[in-house]
Amino acid sequence: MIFNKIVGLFSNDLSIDLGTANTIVIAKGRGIIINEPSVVAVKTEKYGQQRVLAVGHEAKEMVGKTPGNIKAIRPMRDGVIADFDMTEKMIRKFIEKAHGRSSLISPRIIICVPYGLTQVERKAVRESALSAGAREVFLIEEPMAAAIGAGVDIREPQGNLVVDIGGGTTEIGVVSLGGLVLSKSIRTAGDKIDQGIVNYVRKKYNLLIGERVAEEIKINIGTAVSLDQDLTMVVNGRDQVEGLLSSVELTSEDARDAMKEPLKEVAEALRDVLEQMPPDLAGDIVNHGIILTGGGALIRQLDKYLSDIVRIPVFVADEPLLAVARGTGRALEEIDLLQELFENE
Ligand SMILES: Nc1ncnc2c1ncn2[C@@H]1O[C@H](COP(=O)(O)OP(=O)(O)OP(=O)(O)O)[C@@H](O)[C@H]1O
Repeated sequence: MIFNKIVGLFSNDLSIDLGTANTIVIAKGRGIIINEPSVVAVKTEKYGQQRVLAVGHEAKEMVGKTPGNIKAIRPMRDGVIADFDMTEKMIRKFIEKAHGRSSLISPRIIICVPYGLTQVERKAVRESALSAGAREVFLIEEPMAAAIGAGVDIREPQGNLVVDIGGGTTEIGVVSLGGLVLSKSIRTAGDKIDQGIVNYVRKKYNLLIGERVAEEIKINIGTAVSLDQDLTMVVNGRDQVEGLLSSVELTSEDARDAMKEPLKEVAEALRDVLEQMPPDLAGDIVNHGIILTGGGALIRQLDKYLSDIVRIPVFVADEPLLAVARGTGRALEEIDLLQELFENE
């Protein structure tokens, strides 16, 4: 213990929110030092080896625009590690970037992972961090980190329900007394919503658009409930019939229609969790309401949409995109106290 404290004074412990869309790294005492897309650009060399050219923003800029031998990869998709090797390389690059050669002793690292990861995937994440120079690695699950980040005192004997809508997964968790009492993870979140928009625009307007444009539509005019005044956006793509470049003007009603199915899936998952709620905690949830975190919480009127369905107040956390990262960072501040929360196999 004393040894750990002395070592802690000299090391530069890190927390990493390893999201399918964004990775956020916080250094103890320094706040957020990296907030970049979870994207890796690789080049295939002569003999088939793959060399990492860039990670994060620089790599995302390359998505869909790269020549044949350079690929921009999102190694984590739908909340799972779709490409082990690339995930490892990405974690390593981010750790190198964050840690540099600034400290004498290698860092302890807390990594926040989606709730649904398998043991094999957990091991892969842990090993990537160890091989990138971590001294010790702890994993914390997303619903727990989201709750801490949304300001919930997770050690209180009182239930809190958090819905974290990220890029790949929506994680619903009920936390009480430092533990996850109930949780559910579905692979419907931002990416599926974007895909829904791509499909809708193709079917209704015969226009082919990419995922990045779909994401812009979601962010600029997307809404879960009809708005009093429609928002509009002109979108460019390729006409499916004529093959020529073309554009259409979309309204927020188009976006709502396009996003309807995935949002319904989120509402159904929430309803499932409420149906399994232990009666002793139900009262707490009714009194405190449901907290939304993750980038998906920023969808217009999502709080109203969900609360109309489950008939419980729903609130959006402050800076929902950062809630999981901040929760992981806060756990890092109290790493010695909270060790029992982490898996450290
Ligand atoms: N203003 C906004 N309105 C709607 N969606 C948004 C907005 N800003 C970001 N998003 C969406 O939020 C998602 C990313 O959220 P977040 O960073 O919380 O996910 P993640 O932690 O990387 O993913 P996961 O939790 O699945 O691992 C993306 O799908 C992005 O398009």
